[in-house]
Amino acid sequence: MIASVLLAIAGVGFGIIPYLAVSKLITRIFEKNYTWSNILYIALIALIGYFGKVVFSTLSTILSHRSAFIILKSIRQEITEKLSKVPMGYIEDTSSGKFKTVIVDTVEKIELPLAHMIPELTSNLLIPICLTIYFFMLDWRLALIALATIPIGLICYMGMMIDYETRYGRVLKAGKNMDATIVEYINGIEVIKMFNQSARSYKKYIDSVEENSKSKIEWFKKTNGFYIIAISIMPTSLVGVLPLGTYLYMNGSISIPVLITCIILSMSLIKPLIQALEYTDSLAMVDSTVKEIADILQVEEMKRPQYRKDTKNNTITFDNVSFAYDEVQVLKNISFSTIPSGITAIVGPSGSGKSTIAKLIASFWEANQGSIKLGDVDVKELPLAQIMDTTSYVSQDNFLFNLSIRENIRLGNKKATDKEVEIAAKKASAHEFIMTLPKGYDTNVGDAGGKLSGGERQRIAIARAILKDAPIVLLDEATAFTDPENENRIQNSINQLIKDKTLIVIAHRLSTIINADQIIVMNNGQVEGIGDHISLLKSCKLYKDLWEAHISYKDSIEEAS
Ligand SMILES: Nc1ncnc2c1ncn2[C@@H]1O[C@H](COP(=O)(O)OP(=O)(O)OP(=O)(O)O)[C@@H](O)[C@H]1O
Repeated sequence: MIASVLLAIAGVGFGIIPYLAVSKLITRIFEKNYTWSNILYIALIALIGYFGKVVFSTLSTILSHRSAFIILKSIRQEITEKLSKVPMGYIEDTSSGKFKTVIVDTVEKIELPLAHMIPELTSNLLIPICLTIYFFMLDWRLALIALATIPIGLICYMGMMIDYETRYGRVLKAGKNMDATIVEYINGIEVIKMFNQSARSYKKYIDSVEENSKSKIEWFKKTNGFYIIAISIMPTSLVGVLPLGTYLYMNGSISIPVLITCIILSMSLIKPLIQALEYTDSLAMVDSTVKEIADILQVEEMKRPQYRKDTKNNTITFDNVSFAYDEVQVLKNISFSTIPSGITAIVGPSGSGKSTIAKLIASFWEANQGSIKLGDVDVKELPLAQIMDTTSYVSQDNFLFNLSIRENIRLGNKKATDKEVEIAAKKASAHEFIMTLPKGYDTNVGDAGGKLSGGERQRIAIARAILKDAPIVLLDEATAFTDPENENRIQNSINQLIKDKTLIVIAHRLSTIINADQIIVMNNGQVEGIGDHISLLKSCKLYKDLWEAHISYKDSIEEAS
C-alpha cells in the first residue's frame, strides 16, 4: 500500500508537468519568443508528463488493488478462524445472515476505498495543493478569488456531515437487517410454503425491506440538498477569475500569458478537490465497516492452551458442574464419570439438560462452575483441537455440506482414501442407498443435505464419525426416522460406530439403552439417579415413570400398526 501511495505521488508529479508546459508555451507565444523546435520540445515534455501520470497512477492502482485483495482475504480468514474459537453461544445468538453479510458484503465494501481512496485521495489532494502554490506565485489576487468558492462548498459539505454517522449508520443497519431476514426467509421457506404464506405476508421481511428503503430515502433527503449546492458552487471559480483577471490585465497589472494560465489553473483546480470530497461517503462507510468487523474480532475467545497434554485415559468426569446459557441455570451441580469403553446413557424429560451435557463435553461452551475432565486433565487445560480429535459428536440434525457424499463423509478424516470412505459408508449401512443414486458417492447432497431423507442424512453423519475414529462418541439419538426398517439400519450403523469406544448417548427411546453400562437420569438440570436399567427401575421413580410411559407408547404404536 505504501508503494502504491508513492507511485500515486509520482503520478501527481508527472500530472503537474503538462500544466507548467502549457503555461510556458503561452508565455513564449505571447512574448514572440519561440521557434517550432521550442514548441515541439515543450509539447514533448507535456506529453511525457501526461504519459508519466498515466503509467504511475495505473501502477499505483494495480498495486493498491492487489494489496486490497490481500487485506480482504486475510480479514475474511481472520473472521472465520475467530468463529471457530468463540463459544457456540455467540454463534447461536447471531443470525447466520448477519455473519454472511459481514464476511461477504461488509468486507467487500472496504475494497473500493482501499484500492481507490488511498492513491486517488493522495493525488486529488496533492494536485490542487501544488497548483495553488503555483497560482499564488503567478498572481495572489486571482488565486484568492479562484479559491473563494471552496469555503462555500466546504460549508455545504459540513452541513451534509451533521449527524452523518448516525444517519448513515441507520442505512447500514437497515441493509444488514434486510440481508439477515432474507437469509432466514430462504432457510425457512419450507415452513412459509407449508403455512401458505408468501414473502409479502412474512411481516419481518416486509418490515426490513421497508426500513431499508425508508432509511435510504431519509438519508438521501437530508444530504442531497447540501451535496447539490456544494458541487454547483465549487466549480464556479471562473465567475470571479474572469472579471478580475480582465480588469487586472486592462490596468496593466498582469500580462495576457499570466491571465490565460490563471484561467486554465482555476478550471483545473476544483475538479480533483470535488472528487476528494466525494470520498467522505467512503470514509464514513470505512469507519462503520471497520467497527463492525472489529466487533466480531474482539469477541472473547474460549481460552485454551496451544499444546496437547497426555490425559492418561478417555474417561469424562463431571465434578459439580453448573451451567447457564444466559441467566437461567440449566445444569446444577452435576457429577458423574463415564464408563471406559462402555455405554453411558443420559435420559430425562425434554429440556432437562441432556444435550447441554453433550455440548459441554464437546467444549462448545465452558462450564460456569465445577470441572469437566478428560482423563485426569481439566478440559480447560486442553487445546480445542485435542478435544475435537478425541470426540465425535453425532447430533440429531447432522448438517451436510452442499458437496458430494464422498466429500461429506471425508470431513471425518481428510486424509482418508476413497476405499476408506466406502468402508466407513458400508459400516454405517449407507453404501447400499448411495449406490442407487445417479452418481453414487459423487452425488451432490444439496443445501444442508436437502436431497437426502432424514435417515439417510443420519447414516452419512455416522459414516463420517466412523471415519473419524475418535475414542469418545457423543450420540444425540434421533427421535425421528423411527420406522422399524430405518431404526434397524441406524442401530446397526451405531453399533459399528461405537465398537471399542466410550459412548455417551442421549436417549429418547429407552428401549435402545436398557443394556447400557450406566444410565444417568436428568431432571430439571440435576442428576436424579445413576445406575443400570434394573437398579434404576427399583430406585428412581422418575426413571420408572419414563420407562412405563415409553412401554405404553410403544404398545400403542404396535397395536395401531
Ligand atoms: N442455545 C441456547 N440458549 C439458551 N437456552 C438454551 C439453549 N439451548 C438450550 N437451552 C435451554 O436449556 C434447557 C436444556 O436444553 P437441552 O437441549 O439441554 O435439553 P434436553 O434435555 O436435551 O431436551 P430435549 O430432550 O428436548 O432435546 C432448555 O430449557 C432449553 O430451552
